[in-house]
Amino acid sequence: MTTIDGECGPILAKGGRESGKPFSSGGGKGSGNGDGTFHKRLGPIDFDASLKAAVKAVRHNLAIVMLFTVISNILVLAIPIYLFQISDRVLTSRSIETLVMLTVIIVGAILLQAMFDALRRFILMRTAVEVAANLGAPILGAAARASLQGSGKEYQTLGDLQQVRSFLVSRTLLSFLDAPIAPLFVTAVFLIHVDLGIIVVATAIVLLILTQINQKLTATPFAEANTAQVKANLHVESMSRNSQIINALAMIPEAVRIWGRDTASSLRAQVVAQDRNIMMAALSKAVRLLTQVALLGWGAFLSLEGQLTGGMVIAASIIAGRALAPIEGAIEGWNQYSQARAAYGRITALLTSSPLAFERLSLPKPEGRLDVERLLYVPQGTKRVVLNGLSFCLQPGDSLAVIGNSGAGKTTLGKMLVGSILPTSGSVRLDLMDLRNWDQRQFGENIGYLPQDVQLFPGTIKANIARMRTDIDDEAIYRAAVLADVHEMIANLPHGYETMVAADGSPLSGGQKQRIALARAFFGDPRFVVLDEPNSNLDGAGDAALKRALTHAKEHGITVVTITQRPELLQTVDKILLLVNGTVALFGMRQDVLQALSSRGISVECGSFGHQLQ
Ligand SMILES: Nc1ncnc2c1ncn2[C@@H]1O[C@H](COP(=O)(O)OP(=O)(O)OP(=O)(O)O)[C@@H](O)[C@H]1O
Repeated sequence: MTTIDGECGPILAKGGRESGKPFSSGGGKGSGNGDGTFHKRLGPIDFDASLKAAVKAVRHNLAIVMLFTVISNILVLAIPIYLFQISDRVLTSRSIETLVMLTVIIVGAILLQAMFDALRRFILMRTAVEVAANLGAPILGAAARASLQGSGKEYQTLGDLQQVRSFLVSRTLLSFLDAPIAPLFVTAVFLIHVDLGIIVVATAIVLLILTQINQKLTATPFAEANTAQVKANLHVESMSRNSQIINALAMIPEAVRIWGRDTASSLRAQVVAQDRNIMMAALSKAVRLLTQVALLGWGAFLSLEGQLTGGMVIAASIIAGRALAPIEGAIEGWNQYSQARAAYGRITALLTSSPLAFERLSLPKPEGRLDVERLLYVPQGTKRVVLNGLSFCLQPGDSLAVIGNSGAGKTTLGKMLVGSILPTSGSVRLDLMDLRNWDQRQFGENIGYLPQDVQLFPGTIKANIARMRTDIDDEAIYRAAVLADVHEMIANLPHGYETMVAADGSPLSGGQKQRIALARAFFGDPRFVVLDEPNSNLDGAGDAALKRALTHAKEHGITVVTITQRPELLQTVDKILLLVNGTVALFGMRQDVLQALSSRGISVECGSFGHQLQ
């Protein structure tokens, strides 16, 4: 059985932990210098192995459960046999001894049956836990990667795991397990009398037909209910992310209405599906009760004819009930089964198609050469050309400012340079290797990115700078803070590096958040850094610190691309790229581009110049 380890993720599990240790002082190892653990290669994540381990655990445990199910079902036969013996033997022979003996046997059989029934439930519960332990972390890892190209829906696959888990401990699965034993009970009824056997078989066929009809009637509304529920859940997530703006702008009624609309359509579809489900379940129950009537009635007629005894009739009725119960259980639980099956399908699709699972060649630490070739970007599902045939190249240690009017495509280019969106065609290469072919972990550890919309993770400042890693030295964090020129600012906070940051970034100001995120971008001695409007929230002191940070980066030979609307930063860069409507209008050494701009009558001396670059 799997050991449930809360810290064991798909990434850490492969090797991060053996070298892992909490933040410690000194040591000198750490990020970036190639001798620390930071750039240790982790290799592809074997999602297939996790999936196989989970399936193997389920198969193995189900085999044991099946054995207990057979034993438990055979022991259930003790009751009809007891009845049969009492009415046909004890009542006729009037033997107390026989009655006592039969009762002792039946009590033993019932206790054993209860024990085996409990055992199979224990095993199923542990199987469900094992599946969750094996697949939870891989699913979250694969979902995080897949959400890059998707809509965030991929995270709902964790809900799918919950669904599979619930199915594994459900009555429906027990009914499915009981079903293969049903022929044994049917045979027993046939042995009592062929006519009664035929009644049971006919009922089983009717119940199976009802199952099929039930499946057809409920599949569509249940699927609709599920889709609407997923939308409602996504909306709640976005509400929790934007709770401040929702409150500040008094948008609660609107936000709740959108959620209510999706929830209502989910509930409406569920009502339709459940109505049909309940109707079919009632119908199948009626069929089963009518079967009992038919069995008892025809049995009574046969006993009047002298072909059966009363005990045999009652025993046949009980055994028939056992034979038909799994079919009825399957009808009632069919929806749960089909949802669990669909959920499992989504889990396998996510895990088997994850790019994290594919082996990539481990490359030497990059130097920071960047080649952008004929980049074209047309967002999926649109005809809008956001980037059109962009080409440029940077040498290691170069610093470039990307300028352009609002909507020119600067942020999109920045995201593409760090691989967070993929081009429609063309390529971005770091040290000659296309970003798509870099080992994702190795690439991420060698680059830095400060997004336009800065978000910090709930945790301490040092954990945020260290990108939530726990296996690095404090020195690496300090070096990143010094490189980004934020050490002094952090030192002035009441708890310094230990200051806890909430999900909304409090207690830090917008500028402080931006500066911590700058340190995060410089963590791990990256060779290539993209900063998207790094001074949008900074004051004079912050601006000066940012300039010093860019100078430090230059001294360390880091290739830096800075997206900016403000002229101050242009003084610190080697090259400038002017983006106009997704194409390169100017690219070259700073002085040349500035001259070209001033010859067009564009001044970049003071204030924001974006509006002049139309
Ligand atoms: N996924 C997308 N679907 C449709 N349009 C998109 C998508 N991504 C970007 N765009 C469009 O591409 C254009 C460029 O966007 P981008 O955010 O890159 O501009 P920007 O130059 O960074 O602007 P700003 O300076 O205002 O941040 C915008 O008009 C935007 O609407």
